[in-house]
Amino acid sequence: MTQAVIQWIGGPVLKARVSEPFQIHEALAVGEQRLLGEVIQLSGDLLTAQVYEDTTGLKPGDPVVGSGLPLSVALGPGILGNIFDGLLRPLSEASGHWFQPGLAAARSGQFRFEPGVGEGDELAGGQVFGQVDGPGPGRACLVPPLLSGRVRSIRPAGTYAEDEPVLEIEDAGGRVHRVAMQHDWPVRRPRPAAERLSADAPMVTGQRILDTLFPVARGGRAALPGGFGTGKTVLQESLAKWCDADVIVYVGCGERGNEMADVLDEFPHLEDPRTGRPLMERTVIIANTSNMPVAAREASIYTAITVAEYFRDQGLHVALMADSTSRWAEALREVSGRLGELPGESGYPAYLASRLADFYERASRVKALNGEEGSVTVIGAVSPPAGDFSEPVTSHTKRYVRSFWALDRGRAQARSYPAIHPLKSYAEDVDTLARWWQLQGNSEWREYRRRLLGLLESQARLERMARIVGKDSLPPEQQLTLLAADLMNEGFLRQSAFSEVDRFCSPKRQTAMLRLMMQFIDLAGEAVAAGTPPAEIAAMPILRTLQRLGEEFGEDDLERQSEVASEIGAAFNALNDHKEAADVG
Ligand SMILES: Nc1ncnc2c1ncn2[C@@H]1O[C@H](COP(=O)(O)OP(=O)(O)OP(=O)(O)O)[C@@H](O)[C@H]1O
Repeated sequence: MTQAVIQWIGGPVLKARVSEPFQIHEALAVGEQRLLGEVIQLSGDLLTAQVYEDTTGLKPGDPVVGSGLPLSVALGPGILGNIFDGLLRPLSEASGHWFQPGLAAARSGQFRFEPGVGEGDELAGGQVFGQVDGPGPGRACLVPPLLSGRVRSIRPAGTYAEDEPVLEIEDAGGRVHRVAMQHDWPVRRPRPAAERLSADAPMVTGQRILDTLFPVARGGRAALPGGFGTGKTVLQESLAKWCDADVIVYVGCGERGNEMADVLDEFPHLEDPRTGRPLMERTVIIANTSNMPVAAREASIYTAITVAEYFRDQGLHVALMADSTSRWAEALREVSGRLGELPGESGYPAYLASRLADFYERASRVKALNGEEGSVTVIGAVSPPAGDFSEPVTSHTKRYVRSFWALDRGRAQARSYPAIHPLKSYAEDVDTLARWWQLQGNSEWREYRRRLLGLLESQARLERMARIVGKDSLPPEQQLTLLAADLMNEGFLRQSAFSEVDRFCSPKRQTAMLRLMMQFIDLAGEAVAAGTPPAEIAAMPILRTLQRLGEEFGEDDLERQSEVASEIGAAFNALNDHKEAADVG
């Protein structure tokens, strides 16, 4: 083991003089207390390290010992359903501390193991060699990705500790490796896969404004920027509950300590709507509050994405939510400041952009080493100060995501939730995802989407004009455009996370709703062209039905909802008959 001696300490960072070689990103035991640290720079005979625990009490002259290994986390069956710190150490609520010091990942869970291979079998990295019992998905035991060879021995079915060897593999060179249900993987290195696959399907969120207007692909990446109180937390919780991912990884980079505590209190009580069981059974929470050492916050998003890749490699679809990447960037800024690095925009280090890229590029849809298909979809919340999207974290994030869900204060104040602004948001995989919608029986999806966005753009333009000339002075077609846009906002885009009926909307129901809205708008256009005043359209009772479609017709009412199409037809027939009679009169 290599040794160094501390020369200087500044908060979470230190410099130490080395007499033997260290590696960049090597894990360290720092000081007599053996605090966990990581080499972040090497220059001549000086190493710079960040320390993931409270450095109070450390002093120059204290020893630093290298582990010879990169900073890693232990990936195994004990992860799912639990809450960890930024380095995947269990958080103990009982101790009164969220943060438990110690170098080792102190997980000592026992699991019932069922072997899936036999002596003499050839195994490659990433293959499944057994299963553990337990609720939820993600129960496969994987051969570490870089190991392959012949099974020399495997333990019989039974209960073992997660870190106890249950398998012996002899590699091609005759070396024997002892493998446990869990294995270590360096957090800053993406886990390998057999093949990276391109986007082909959306991650269905059940939120109309996302699935219909701004979808994110499975294995894609989305940003959720929003100022204080615009609905980030509620939306992330809705996504966690309703999106069609198998596993949820939630990384909370502390806003204030009590907010993270809210998440920690709330999540364990959420019910999984698919199974009626606790949502935690398929969730992993990585929690960093602002009272934890800042360096652990920096590492936590890499830990989270490593965990997500581990489940992806079991053939699962994972949604990773990072809340909020702005706090993570602040940790980067603080560590950089301590090191005396030249500050860039708003004091962030110049490498902010490349670090964000490293994170988002690990979103992926892959054929795993064992041939299974899995994905990691990343959703990064951003909290721009004063809601200013031109600040560095938001603007750099924009470069790496393919879906941008801009939360808007105005819409939040109007209680038009989810408060995503349709004209400030975008999605880049629409052409690819149109094929998926077609397979769901909605070949008009792209056209509907184009029309809906066009309508909302016209609304913004016409509202500006109406403020000058007055709404009633606009030509009838333009008044109708405003009415149609209002209907889409009210009846389609608005969706309460707290409504029993409407908090989730399946693609099928979204399609049905969209068809009815478009049918109404088309018939209203014809009526106005034939001389019906827009005020008469606005007074039609069927319009009220459409405005409340989401709330009134749930997932089980699709048949009843299809009757609304005939009601719309009948309402316009009546309107036309009435008009003809009046014209004749
Ligand atoms: N999708 C939604 N449906 C219904 N109400 C919502 C929705 N989103 C937000 N709200 C309302 O807005 C309030 C604030 O939302 P939330 O706490 O998610 O904001 P935030 O952006 O996370 O705030 P912070 O900046 O403090 O993290 C909620 O308490 C709720 O009343």
